[in-house]
Amino acid sequence: MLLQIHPGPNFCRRSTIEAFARTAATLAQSIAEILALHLGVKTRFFAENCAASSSYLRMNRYPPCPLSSLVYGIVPHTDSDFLTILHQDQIGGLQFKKNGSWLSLRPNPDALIISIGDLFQVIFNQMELQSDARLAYNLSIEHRVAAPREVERFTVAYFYCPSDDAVVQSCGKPAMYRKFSFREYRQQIQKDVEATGDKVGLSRFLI
Ligand SMILES: O=C(O)CCC(=O)C(=O)O
Ligand SMILES: [Fe+2]
Repeated sequence: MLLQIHPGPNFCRRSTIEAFARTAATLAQSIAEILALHLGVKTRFFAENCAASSSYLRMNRYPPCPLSSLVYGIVPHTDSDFLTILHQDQIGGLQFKKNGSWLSLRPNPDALIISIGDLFQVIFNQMELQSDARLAYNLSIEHRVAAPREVERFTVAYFYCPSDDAVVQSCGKPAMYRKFSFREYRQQIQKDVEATGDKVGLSRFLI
């Protein structure tokens, strides 16, 4: 059902958006629980802390831009959530940073893009830290969107987030990040964006 929804002007019907959000919520919780199982984190953490009302959906519209080589559709960033589920049309433009280079993701009509956000990186860090600290820091992968040149592009992103009071902490010791509430994380981002124009993000919480 999820993949029969086509992002674009016709997506904007309330019942369609709600159906997408419900399906994405169920999928996000299942994926989070599977990842948590591998880390020894209590799987019920997600059911208890990520109510449907704390996650959100964003519909992105990228109009064609004659100066596409000079501007971004979305500037480089990481997502400030546990997981992002992205449904995109066939135009393309999403790029991920890998080993310092930007790689384009070829659209696939049969696939959703699921990426790990900042909060899962905090939970994960301990396990990854033991084998490769640099990899641990990069789990929440930096991405950006190239502006389309000729054809409008639409995407729908579901951001799987906890409630403001939920406390996020690394599993295992020593923790790489100090524990923080999601409210604290969002407020720090807002402060940093206002002061510097940049999110800064997890490095603020490194121990
Ligand atoms: O539209 C896309 O391809 C990505 C959107 C995105 O990264 C975001 O909304 O955070
Ligand atoms: Fe993003």
